[in-house]
Order: sequence, then C-alpha cells, then structure tokens
Amino acid sequence: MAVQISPSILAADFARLADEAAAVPNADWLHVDVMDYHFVPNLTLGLPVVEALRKATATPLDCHLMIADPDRWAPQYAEAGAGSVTIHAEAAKAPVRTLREIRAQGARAGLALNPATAVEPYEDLLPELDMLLLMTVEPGFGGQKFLDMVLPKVRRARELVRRHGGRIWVQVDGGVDAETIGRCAEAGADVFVAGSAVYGASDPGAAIDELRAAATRAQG
Ligand SMILES: O=C(CO)[C@H](O)[C@H](O)COP(=O)(O)O
Ligand SMILES: [Fe+2]
Repeated sequence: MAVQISPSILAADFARLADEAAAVPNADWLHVDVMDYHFVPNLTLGLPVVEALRKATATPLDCHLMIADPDRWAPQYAEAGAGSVTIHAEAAKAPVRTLREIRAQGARAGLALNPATAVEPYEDLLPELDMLLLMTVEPGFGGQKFLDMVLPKVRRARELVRRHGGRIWVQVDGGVDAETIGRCAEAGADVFVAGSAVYGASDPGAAIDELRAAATRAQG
C-alpha cells in the first residue's frame, strides 16, 4: 500500500493547534495522542479538543487513545468525527464490542500494542480491525528513542495481516524519523506516525515529504 504519514500533534504547539494542522497540508492524517494520567504517566487532551480540531482542519484525525478505559470513551471519539480511533490491547476489557462500536460510528478501528505485547494472541481479532498500531517506544511521551526490538514484531504483524487478506494497515508510532522509517517500511509498516521529526523540523511539510520518500524507497 502507498505510504501514509500521520504527524503527531503531541510535538506541535498546543496553543496554536489550528495553525499547526495547517502547516502540514501534505499529511494523510493528523495523529492525536490522548493521554489520561492513568494508562500512561502524562496528560494531553480529550474530546473537546478533538471536536475543535475536527472543525479547524479537513485532514482526517487519527486518534490514539492511551487511556485506562477505552471501552467507555473510544466510541465517543468516533462520534466526534475522528477518522480513525485506536485503543490499546493492554487497556481494553471488551475490545470486540468497542472496535465494533467505533466502526458503527463510521470510523476506522485500530488496536495498539505496547513494545512488550506480542501480536499473536490478537490474531482472532484481525477481522474486527482496520489498523494494527505497533508502538516503537513505551507510550506516554514524544521524543523518545526508537526501539529496534519491535522490528521483528512488525514483520510478524505484516505476515499475519497478509494471511488475512492484506486489508489491515500496519502503523508504527514512536521515534520514527528519516533514518528509522526505512527500517519500519522494510519490515512491513505502511502508516507512519512522526511527532518530533515533523514538528521539530524548520519546515514540517518538507519533513513529511522527506519521510514519505524514505519510506517509499525502503518499501521497494
Ligand atoms: O504515542 C505517542 C507517544 O506515546 C506519540 O504518537 C509518539 O511518541 C510520537 O512522537 P515522536 O515521533 O516524537 O516519538
Ligand atoms: Fe501516538
């Protein structure tokens, strides 16, 4: 599948979110990291900001919920207009129901796995999914170093997805930059979240072009 780039607004200026969204017109998605001080030791933003962002940009929102109770809240993010809503396997207690509720609201449904969470136990969930998100840092903060140990899991996820028809996107998130993105693409990822590498650059749009070119080259 064609490479997709999802810049994370975690690395943007939270006081100027509409301008920061406008600074990346070539992004396929805007990645929105929702953190609640419980699932991860950090707090970011919630539904009101997602609703406001949705009105401020035409770029679809890719909501990554790092929250303790995704079963309760995820459908509301879909209802608020997110194009994609991803819940963590480590937090969801009723993932089948929650993923179905996300889809019923018209959004794509994603399942995220922390670096130490294996993908194989979730094979039976694949029919409920539109995207698998493999964390390449421990969730909670931007600007962390990419974890190479996740790359074999990216390969295994790509193989599982291929066996199930290849419809499901494989996203990587954390420490993705112009250097690490090639290894992720080569391992089988096709959607790339990048926070610091985009919003830390002097020209965020040019940084996206550079990431897309590097991933496309590596896909071969
Ligand atoms: O989910 C996340 C952290 O939990 C962020 O999406 C991720 O860290 C992106 O930031 P960076 O590219 O700077 O690592
Ligand atoms: Fe994220």
